[in-house]
Amino acid sequence: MRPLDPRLLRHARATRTFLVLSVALGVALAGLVVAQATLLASLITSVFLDGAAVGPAAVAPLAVVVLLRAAVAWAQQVVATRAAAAVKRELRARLLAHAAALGPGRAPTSATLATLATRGLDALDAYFAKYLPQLVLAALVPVVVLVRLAPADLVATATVALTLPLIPVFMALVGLHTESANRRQFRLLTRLSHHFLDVVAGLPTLRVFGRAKRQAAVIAEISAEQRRVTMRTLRVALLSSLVLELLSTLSVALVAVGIGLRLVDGSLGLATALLVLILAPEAYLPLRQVGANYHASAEGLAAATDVFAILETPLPAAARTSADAPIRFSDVVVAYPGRPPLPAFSCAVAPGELVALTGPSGCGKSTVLSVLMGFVTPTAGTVSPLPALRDVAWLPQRPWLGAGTIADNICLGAAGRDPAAMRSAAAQAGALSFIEALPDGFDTPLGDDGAGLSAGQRQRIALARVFLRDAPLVLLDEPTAGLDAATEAELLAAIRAHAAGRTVIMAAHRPSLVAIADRVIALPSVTPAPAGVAG
Ligand SMILES: Nc1ncnc2c1ncn2[C@@H]1O[C@H](COP(=O)(O)OP(=O)(O)OP(=O)(O)O)[C@@H](O)[C@H]1O
Repeated sequence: MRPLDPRLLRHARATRTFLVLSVALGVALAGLVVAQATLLASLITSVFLDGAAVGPAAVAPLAVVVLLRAAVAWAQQVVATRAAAAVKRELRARLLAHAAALGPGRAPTSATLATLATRGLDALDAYFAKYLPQLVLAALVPVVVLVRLAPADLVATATVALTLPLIPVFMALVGLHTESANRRQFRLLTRLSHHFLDVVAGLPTLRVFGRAKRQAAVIAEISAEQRRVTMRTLRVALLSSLVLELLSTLSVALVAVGIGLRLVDGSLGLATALLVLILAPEAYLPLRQVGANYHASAEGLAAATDVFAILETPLPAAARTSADAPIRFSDVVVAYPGRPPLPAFSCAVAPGELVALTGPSGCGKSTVLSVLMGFVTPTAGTVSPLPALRDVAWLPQRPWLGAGTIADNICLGAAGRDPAAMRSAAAQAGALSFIEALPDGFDTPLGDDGAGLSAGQRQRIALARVFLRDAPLVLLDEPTAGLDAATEAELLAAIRAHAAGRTVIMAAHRPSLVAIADRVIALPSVTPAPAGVAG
């Protein structure tokens, strides 16, 4: 793990301002450290050797420096905390925008995104508030201290200069070990979140089939593993702090012994000896702090590294729609990971056509629609032109409804909210009568994924959403699934009417749905892999 990942500067601009401010405050702090030591050494010397009185005039400069040092340290904390908040805000916004632009198939799963955007990025607080300011000080303070010590005492300067590099060397050795431990800890946390979300979503099914207790045991196992890895990481953190403390204490002791011996034989003055004794620990302090705070910040950096990997995943090629050009699939082959490739597919859909894609279950009808929306990238062949998503209205096989009102869900893809247009779209989709029968009508709140409606009602709301969105390309995946014959007949007429002046591509099983199409495109069926041949 690099102490400062350059990608942080690239993806979170707030880091740059923070670093500039940190360096300015660090320079001020280093100057104040040296001033404080110099003033303190000369005050003690004048009191002990010259018998000077400790009056307000003698102590005032020292008091001012101490107060200034406290003010700079406070400013550092404020700047760091604000920077952490700004960087997290920036990275979260970019992460979510990029994941949305990547679309399904390319973006990470929702559990990974949720863990990264919340707990993962929150761990950057420690990195900004504790680690980075100390890193800046670690680069500045030792240099300033050595420059001040050199003219006063060369032997002590040489001792400090020779022992200082040992701390970063040990830190690097410890860091090599910590990085993998932290990545493992974060991976386990993500797995735990994945599993937990899955289990909560499937709890009714798991309970009915008597597997709920087993899942609780699996979650307990993963949690225990995560606890073990966390404890291991903490052990390394505590041990490495001990090593660094020991190293710097021994180094300061080495300087102190040299000073003591030379004080005794009279080759060193008290003022110089005091200056060296006060300044030497200050040279080691920021390096020790960097080491101590490294572990607290490593989790945030591990999460940030994952965020950068997502941000650097290239977006699919910019799509364009030309409403008057046919959409051509030329020898398109899709191979899902771990599955045999689907048979090559070629066809052309003319503008204004209503086309039904048919074929046995699993032959790739939904996949053709996903390829068209850029959610799935073919391993061979081309689709041209790939439509821009703003020109597409889509009814997936399992329509998604969000937590919100029925009106929110119908108007999801519409440019504005026109109550008359919404009612008419609901009427076209055969949804108006059941919506109006609800006490709150269009303002009825729905739970997650449309909870509170039957499957057929959900289907009709999703269809109303498609009708309301005035898109030139309409993709429908089994639009009449789950509906009774009378409702289906109404919807077929509505789809036919909506298709006027639009290109409509439907994945269709039911003969009644196939019957309304201008043209039927039968997909090649998948031939089973010969026995013994892995997919
Ligand atoms: N995300 C995925 N990962 C792996 N395999 C997938 C994925 N999505 C689809 N498949 C596989 O690709 C094949 C085609 O799936 P697809 O959903 O396109 O078929 P379909 O013709 O729409 O089926 P149905 O009529 O049952 O809806 C199936 O064998 C399926 O298992």
